[in-house]
Amino acid sequence: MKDNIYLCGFMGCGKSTVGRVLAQQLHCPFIDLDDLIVAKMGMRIPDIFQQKGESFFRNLEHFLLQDVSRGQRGSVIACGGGTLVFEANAQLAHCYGKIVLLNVPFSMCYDRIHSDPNRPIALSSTRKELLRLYRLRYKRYHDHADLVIPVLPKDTPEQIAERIRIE
Ligand SMILES: Nc1ncnc2c1ncn2[C@@H]1O[C@H](COP(=O)(O)OP(=O)(O)O)[C@@H](O)[C@H]1O
Ligand SMILES: O=C(O)C1=C[C@@H](OP(=O)(O)O)[C@@H](O)[C@H](O)C1
Ligand SMILES: [Mg+2]
Repeated sequence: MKDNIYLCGFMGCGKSTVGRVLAQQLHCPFIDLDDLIVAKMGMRIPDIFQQKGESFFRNLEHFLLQDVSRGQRGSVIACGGGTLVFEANAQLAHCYGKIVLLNVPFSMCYDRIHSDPNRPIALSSTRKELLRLYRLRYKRYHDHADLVIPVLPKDTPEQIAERIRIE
């Protein structure tokens, strides 16, 4: 596998979980962009948002996506939920691989994220605000995705990863 696989979708859709399993199945490296950000800063994501601001986070996210895309071939990369909303990031991902969208209903994402202290955007938003963000973002994700994988509540990470592999 020469190209990278960039997993995309709303917070809580399973990018990090499915990405890890997919990389195991493919015997290839797995990179979680959020983990890279945390390692680079030595800070948790909520602290980066609070102390440095979201635009600082977005700049670092872009820089690290660029760095990892240029340095890695044939890897599975779990993006953050905001990464592929930005045109420059989507262009980078297209240049170095394929974008795979996990199409997960809002209620499933919401149930997983609404009380998670590690997701500052989810924590500071109401359900209605998150639904609005979900709708806006899925339009962008769909514009950029090379492959869309519909996910149902009963689907295990292994089954989702398997489906990505055979597509
Ligand atoms: N297919 C799945 N079935 C059950 N739970 C899942 C599945 N995918 C993810 N999860 C759970 O949902 C939560 C969010 O998943 P995560 O991979 O962190 O999403 P993302 O990286 O897209 O924000 C985690 O607690 C994870 O264990
Ligand atoms: O949707 C977003 O803007 C974000 C999603 C998070 O990643 P997950 O989608 O893995 O939760 C993380 O990058 C940060 O909290 C911002
Ligand atoms: Mg994640």
